[in-house]
Amino acid sequence: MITMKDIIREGHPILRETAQPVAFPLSEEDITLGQKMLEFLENSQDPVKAEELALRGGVGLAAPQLAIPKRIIAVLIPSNDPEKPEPVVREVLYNPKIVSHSVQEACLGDGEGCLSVDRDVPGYVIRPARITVAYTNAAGESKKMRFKNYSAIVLQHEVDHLNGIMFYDHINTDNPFALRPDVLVIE
Ligand SMILES: Cc1nc(NNC(=O)[C@H](CC2CCCC2)CN(O)CO)c(F)c(N2CCN3CCOC[C@@H]3C2)n1
Ligand code: NI
Repeated sequence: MITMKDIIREGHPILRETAQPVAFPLSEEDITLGQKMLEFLENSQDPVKAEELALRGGVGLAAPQLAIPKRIIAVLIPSNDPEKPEPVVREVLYNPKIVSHSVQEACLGDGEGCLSVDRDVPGYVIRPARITVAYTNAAGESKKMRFKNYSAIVLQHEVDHLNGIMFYDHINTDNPFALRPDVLVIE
């Protein structure tokens, strides 16, 4: 299974590469990889397993973070409604592409972090608040899914990894917490 030792850290060249699209039909290898990426996220969100395996919590993971320059991401966004325990998003996306986005922007109030970055980089990472992503799922079906707010931020962080972009590339170096009035701050 995937653990922190499999995740490359900033400075590794693959994190700055553009990842390659995967071919269809998906190979067993690419299907298995997607499943293992989701399993990592599930383990990382399980307090007992995360402790046992010394995993940092994660809601998303991109194949380049495993030194695999392929356009594959996994996202596991837990529900925050105890009435509905089902995850908001639990998906492996092959060749994801942001096909449209809102003018309105948003950012996480706590800023962003990254499993490939072993340091805090303070500042707002301002991104479109709503996006539409076209992708292929593990069954080989073409999908189009809309994301907003927290989920949209997570998806964009992961798609950035496929294009060699790190979250801190977006932070305003002059004033990391500069905010235009219409930017939605997500707590
Ligand atoms: C926001 C958050 N980021 C966590 N980590 N960073 C990541 O996921 C990186 C990707 C995220 C960083 C900002 C946007 C995308 C990984 N990245 O580098 C992949 O490219 C968390 F772990 C986390 N949560 C909230 C939900 N909680 C449920 C219970 O388990 C703990 C978990 C903690 N929220
Ligand atoms: Ni990351």
